[in-house]
Amino acid sequence: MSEKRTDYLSWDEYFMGVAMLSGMRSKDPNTQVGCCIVSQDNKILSMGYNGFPIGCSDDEFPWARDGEDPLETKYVYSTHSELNAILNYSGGSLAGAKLYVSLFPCNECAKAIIQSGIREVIYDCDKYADTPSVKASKRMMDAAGVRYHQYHRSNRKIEIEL
Ligand SMILES: Nc1nc(=O)n([C@H]2C[C@H](O)[C@@H](COP(=O)(O)O)O2)cc1CO
Ligand SMILES: [Zn+2]
Repeated sequence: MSEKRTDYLSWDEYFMGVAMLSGMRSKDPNTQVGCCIVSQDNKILSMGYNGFPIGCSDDEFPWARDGEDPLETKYVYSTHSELNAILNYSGGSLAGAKLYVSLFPCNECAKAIIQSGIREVIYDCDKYADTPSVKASKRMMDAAGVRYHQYHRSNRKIEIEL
């Protein structure tokens, strides 16, 4: 008799995998971030990646990280993956949801996460942990009771032929 597969994706692999796949849509040459918001009963509610707002052309707005003129850097224009995922949701309330993201949320996204009622953040990379932005983010999420923990990598490699 044929048994059920045992090597299927875990929920965490599935949702972080979807977040990372979403990040592959990003045009940012330096950091691509992807996000997947999931209900308490493991249904995907929304996804997002970092990029410029609708109407702000990827070919006309700047992707530079630094420069004399802040208006010629990406930072004043890019919408983070987490905010995009929150704003992309059109189904009503995100109260009680979980958010998977490939990079720890900044302070501005933490505000949106808290205010939208998301209760748990599962992140992969935390490369900006030493910045005021991420420290403020953790302080706010701690105060608001939003739990956060790092994704445990399974190191499984997935190859998809498209
Ligand atoms: N949590 C995050 N989600 C994001 O979508 N981003 C975006 C903003 C920029 O487009 C890019 C960071 O660029 P860089 O400073 O590593 O070259 O990633 C950044 C963070 C970091 O807090
Ligand atoms: Zn952010």
